[in-house]
Amino acid sequence: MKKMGKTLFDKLWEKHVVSGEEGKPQLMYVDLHLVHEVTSPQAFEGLRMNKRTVRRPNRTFATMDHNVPTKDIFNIKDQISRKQIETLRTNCKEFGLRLADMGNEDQGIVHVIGPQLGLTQPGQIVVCGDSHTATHGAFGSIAFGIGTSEVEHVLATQTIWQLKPKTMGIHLHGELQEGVAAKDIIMALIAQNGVDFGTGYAVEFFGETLQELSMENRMTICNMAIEGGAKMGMMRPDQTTFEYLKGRKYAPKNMDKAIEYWKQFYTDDVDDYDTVIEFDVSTLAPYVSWGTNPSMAIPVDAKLPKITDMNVQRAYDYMNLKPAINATDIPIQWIFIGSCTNGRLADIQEAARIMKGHHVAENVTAWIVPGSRTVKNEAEKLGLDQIFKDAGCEWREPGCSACLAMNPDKIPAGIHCASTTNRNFEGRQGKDARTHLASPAMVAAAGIHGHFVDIRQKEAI
Ligand SMILES: CC(C)[C@H](C(=O)O)[C@@H](O)C(=O)O
Ligand code: SF4
Repeated sequence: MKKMGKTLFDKLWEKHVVSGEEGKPQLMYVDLHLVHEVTSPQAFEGLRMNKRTVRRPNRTFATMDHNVPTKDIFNIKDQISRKQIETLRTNCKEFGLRLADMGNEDQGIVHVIGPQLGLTQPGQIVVCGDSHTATHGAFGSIAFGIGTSEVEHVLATQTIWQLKPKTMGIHLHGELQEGVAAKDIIMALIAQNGVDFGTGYAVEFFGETLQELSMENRMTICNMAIEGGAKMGMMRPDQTTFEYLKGRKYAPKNMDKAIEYWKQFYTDDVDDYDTVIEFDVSTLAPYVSWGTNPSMAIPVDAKLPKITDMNVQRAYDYMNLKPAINATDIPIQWIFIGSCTNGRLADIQEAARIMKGHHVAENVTAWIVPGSRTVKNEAEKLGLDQIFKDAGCEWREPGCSACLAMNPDKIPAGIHCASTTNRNFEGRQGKDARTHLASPAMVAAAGIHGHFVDIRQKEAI
């Protein structure tokens, strides 16, 4: 079919081109630059060396997340971690940038606080030196991760060079069964299409299913677009988006005017995408990962797959698992609930709903790590911390925590950890730790039982 109209992505792109022609890298204006301590030190150093300033301090917002200890937050023992945190603090002061420092009410995982503060808005280009920047695309923006030299470029110029990618539409249709979450949609998509189906594409999720999903759920899906190879995942902004943003700290004061502007951002026709994937969510079961990349995942009522190549063999060796066992027989000794994939209030509430009145299995250690201080405070106001503590879980301070082992929160070697995060690579959660990705409710239920259960069956919980 011939393209008659424009996609959401095309419209967003057009609005941001500063110079250059299609087919070659174009200079794009950046509306929001989020900064964290890991990928920014050399960028600031570069500015200093070249005697440059930050071009738009009011379009830049920094926070600390990866290195933050989630127990004793002001006591960072690791030298490198402490240095990164202190360096960001000094840099923000020197260059006049807003910083949500440790202990500050706005501090948290960069992809949790951007939306929470209303910094992330429809119609923007959002960048950050972090691959999961795709999360912000849930608001109808082009959002993608950049490298440290690009961080320096954006700080200095508020622009970035980009080659326009092709567009892929993912049509989500059907209704989710009870017990099946947004996390399962994206895990299933990756399991069925591989870790690189989105490579070279700007992916837009669209369709009836999305209209029913909350912003939190939408963010979970866009967050993991990168695990399917797409640098960016996005969704059309709608009433749910506008309602979410109303009243947030940095949301526009004149919402009516803003909404009028935002409403122009949608795809005209399905034929306008370069390629389309149809995806029926109504038959999906909850998914769990068994291997060492996010595509090595299966429905919870399935058996682990055959060994088809060396990668599969290697994954089995690392995970100490075998083909043909039931997914529900994977032993779980640790659970982790948190991260920019599933560390928002709605995720914590979902886990608490399952955990309420239960206790984690005797051999299970459980860490609950809110994605931001605000999430933590709000959860405590609802008494969720007490539900977790009564269930034998640790209720910790906000940060990236055991999503990746860059702080004291590490999963011990050999331990199987059910985790609400997005990556299950070798060593991701600690040396020789074994990660199993799943939704918040599935992880909570696995903690109670010491193995995965199919939460669609009421008696399973
Ligand atoms: C440390 C950072 C650069 C990294 C990323 O880019 O995603 C991290 O957040 C991750 O999740 O692996
Ligand atoms: S929570 Fe995990 S995935 Fe998200 S930014 Fe932190 S380390 Fe990366």
